[in-house]
Amino acid sequence: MSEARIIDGKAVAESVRDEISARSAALLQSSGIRPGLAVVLVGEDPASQVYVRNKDRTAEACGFHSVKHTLAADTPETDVLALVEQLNNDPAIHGILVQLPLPRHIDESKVLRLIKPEKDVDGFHPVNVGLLTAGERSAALVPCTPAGSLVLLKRTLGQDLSGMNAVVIGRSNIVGKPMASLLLQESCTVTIAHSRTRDLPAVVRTADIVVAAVGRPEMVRGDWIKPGATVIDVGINRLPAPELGEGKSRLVGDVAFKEAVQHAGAITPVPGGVGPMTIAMLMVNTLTAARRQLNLPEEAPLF
Ligand SMILES: NC(=O)C1=CN([C@@H]2O[C@H](COP(=O)(O)OP(=O)(O)OC[C@H]3O[C@@H](n4cnc5c(N)ncnc54)[C@H](OP(=O)(O)O)[C@@H]3O)[C@@H](O)[C@H]2O)C=CC1
Ligand SMILES: Nc1nc(=O)c2c([nH]1)NC[C@@H]1CN(c3ccc(C(=O)N[C@@H](CCC(=O)O)C(=O)O)cc3)C=[N+]21
Repeated sequence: MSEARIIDGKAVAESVRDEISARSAALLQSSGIRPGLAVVLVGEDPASQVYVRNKDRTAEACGFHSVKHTLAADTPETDVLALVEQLNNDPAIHGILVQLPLPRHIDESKVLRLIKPEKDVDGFHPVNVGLLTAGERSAALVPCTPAGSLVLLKRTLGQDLSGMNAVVIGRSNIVGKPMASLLLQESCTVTIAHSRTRDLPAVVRTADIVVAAVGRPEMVRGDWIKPGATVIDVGINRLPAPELGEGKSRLVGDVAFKEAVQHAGAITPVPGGVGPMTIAMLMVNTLTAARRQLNLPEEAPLF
C-alpha cells in the first residue's frame, strides 16, 4: 500500500491566519477597532508558557490588541476571579482565554463560568457548550482544537462528511466531547472511546475518521487503522530525546506515526498538524467575538 498523504496543518493554519489578518485590517479601517485578546496564565508551567507566547505572537501578527496576564501559581482564587471580572468589563478586550489546567486550589468551572459567554473564545462556558450540542454551532464560539481538526478533515475529505464512521478517542470537555458534537452535526456516525472502552483496536478499525485525543504517546498503533482512513492526531506529548543532546526533548502524538502512515489515507503529523490550527482558530474566534460585540454582521464562516 502507498503511504498516507500528510496533512500540513501548519500551511492550513497560515492560510487561515492570512484571512484573519485581512479581515482584521478591514475592521480597523472601517471602525477603528482592533480585536482584543487577553490570555491569563496562572503559574509557571514551561509548556503552557510556550503556547501562551505562540498565541501572543500570532495575535500580534493578525493586528490584534493582545495582552497577557501572568499570575503566580499561589494566587488566590478570588484574585483570578477579580481579573476575569475586570476583563469582562474592559471594552478593549473581546476574547478571554484562561490557560488550563489551573493550579489545584482554583475551581476551574467557577472561573470558566464567570467569563462572559460572548468573550469565551475557548468555547468552554456552559452557554457555548449548550449551543454547540443543541446544533446551533453558528451562534456559539466553538472550542479551537476541535474546530481546527474539522477544518483539516474538510480540506482532506471535502465538505461532505455525512455517513462516515468517526471514532473519537478521549472524552474531555476541551477536545473529545466538542469534537464528537461537531462530527455528529456533520452527520457522521460517531463513537466516543475512552479508558473504559472494551477492545479499542477493534473499535478504531471501524473508523473512516479517527481523532486521537488521549495524551498517551503513540498509543494508537498502525494496524488499528482501517486502510485509507483519515487520522487526526491531537496528542501533544513531550518525550526525552537524549539522541538530540542532553536535556533535549521531542514532541510525539497519540498515534504511532511511522506505523499509521503505512495504513492511513491521510494523517496529521505532530508537530505541524492540529497544534498550529488551534492557535489559528483562536484568532478566528476572537475576531468573531469582536464583531458580535460591535453588532457587526457575521462574515463567511471558515469551516
Ligand atoms: N493540539 C492541540 O492544540 C491540543 C492538544 N492537546 C493534547 O491532546 C491530548 C488530550 O488532551 P485532553 O483531552 O485535554 O486530555 P484529558 O487527559 O483531559 O483526556 C484524555 C482522555 O483520554 C482517555 N484515555 C486515557 N487513557 C486511555 C486509554 N488507555 N484508552 C482509551 N482512552 C484513554 C481518557 O478517558 P477517561 O475519560 O475514561 O479517563 C480521557 O477521556 C493531550 O496529549 C493534550 O496535550 C490538548 C489540547 C489542545
Ligand atoms: N484554555 C486553554 N485553551 C487551550 O487551547 C489550551 C489550554 N488551555 N491548555 C493547553 C492546551 C494545549 N494547546 C496547544 C496549543 C497549540 C499548540 C501548538 O502550537 N503546537 C505546535 C508546536 C508546539 C511546540 O513546538 O512546542 C505543533 O503541534 O506543531 C499545542 C498545544 C492549547 N491548549
